[in-house]
Parts: sequence; C-alpha cells; structure tokens
Amino acid sequence: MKNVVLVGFMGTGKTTVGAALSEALGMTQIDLDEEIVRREGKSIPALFAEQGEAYFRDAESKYLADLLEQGPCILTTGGGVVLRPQNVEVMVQKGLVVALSASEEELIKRLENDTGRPLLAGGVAQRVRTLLAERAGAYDFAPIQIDTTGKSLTAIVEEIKGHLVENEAGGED
Ligand SMILES: Nc1ncnc2c1ncn2[C@@H]1O[C@H](COP(=O)(O)OP(=O)(O)OP(=O)(O)O)[C@@H](O)[C@H]1O
Ligand SMILES: O=C(O)C1=C[C@@H](O)[C@@H](O)[C@H](O)C1
Ligand SMILES: [Mg+2]
Repeated sequence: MKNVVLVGFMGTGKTTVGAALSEALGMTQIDLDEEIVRREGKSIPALFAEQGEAYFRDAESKYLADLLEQGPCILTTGGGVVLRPQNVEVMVQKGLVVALSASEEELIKRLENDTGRPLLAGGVAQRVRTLLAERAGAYDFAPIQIDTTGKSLTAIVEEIKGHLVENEAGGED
C-alpha cells in the first residue's frame, strides 16, 4: 500500500475530501496543517504572526517528510506545500499524488468567510485571484487531476477511487 497525497490550492477541498476518502478506503488520514498545529502547539495564524511564514514552511517540509516516511496514509497537505521543490520531490517519491482544483469563482465562494488562512487576510477574493495567478501550474506535476467544481463529496471520492484502482494504490500490495 502506498501513501495517497492530496495537493491543491486553498479551498479545493483536500482536508474535506481526504476525510471522506479515508472512510471509503479504510486508510488513516493525516492532515499536514493539523499536524503542524498539534506539534507546534499554535494555530496557523499564530505561527505566521509570531514565527513568520519561513518558520511555518520549514516545519511543513520537516513534518511532510516524516509523515511520508511513516506511511501508508492519506496525507492531506496545505495549499502552499508545492512552493518548495524538495517537497514536490518527496511527495512524488513516497506517494501517489492527487491534485484537486476548483474554479476561481467557486474557491472564492468556499473561502469568503474564512479567517484561519493568513495568506487570505485583507480581502479573500483579491488574495485568491493573486495567489492563483502566482501559483499557476504549481499543482500540474500530480499524475491525477480532479476538478471539484460543482461536484459532491461522494462524486469526488468515487472519481479518485477509480484513479487509485488504475494506479494500484490505496489497496493491498
Ligand atoms: N466539493 C465541494 N463542494 C462544496 N464545498 C466544498 C467542497 N469541498 C470542500 N468544500 C468546502 O470548502 C471549504 C474548504 O475546504 P477544505 O478546508 O477541505 O480545503 P483545503 O483544500 O483543505 O484548504 P487548505 O489548503 O487551506 O487546507 C470548506 O468549507 C469545505 O466544506
Ligand atoms: O496555500 C497556502 O500557502 C496555505 C494553505 C493552508 O492550507 C495553510 O497551510 C496555510 O494557511 C498556507
Ligand atoms: Mg486543508
């Protein structure tokens, strides 16, 4: 059995879909953002405000590598995990990577009332547009690409399961 790694922009549903996929496959889900909060003992906004983004990114890289080493699990990552090439390398090496996406309009709708994502502070719609442009292509390395726009959780899980069967992951060796 291999790690299944979900990547994608903020709000594409990695954490939510990962939980449903975990239930469907009987595999443990670990959420990298939640793991950072647990191990550092601080919320993500507090980590960004008090330690800075670079500290958060270092923790993210360290725990990513640790968790993928321990596997197998469904690892749901934070939207910015793809910013470091070393993270991309370890995800591809140690797991089957599934990228979730959604339209700009849908992402803004999903995230507009959010206060837990420091990079969206000061105006969600504008920040989403800017970051989407900055990160264009950053999730394209994943061999499995799922557009979640307008799809139910069940439909997304079924679509991912179909790909995992094709790729012989998410089941017994
Ligand atoms: N398919 C979907 N349709 C409608 N809403 C969704 C869908 N998937 C997720 N959502 C909603 O979008 C919001 C963001 O989802 P979630 O937290 O899972 O995103 P994420 O990709 O884990 O984001 P982050 O990168 O910040 O961790 C939540 O309110 C969730 O309920
Ligand atoms: O896209 C990003 O850079 C981030 C996404 C979230 O999952 C968190 O990891 C954090 O808010 C940063
Ligand atoms: Mg998440």
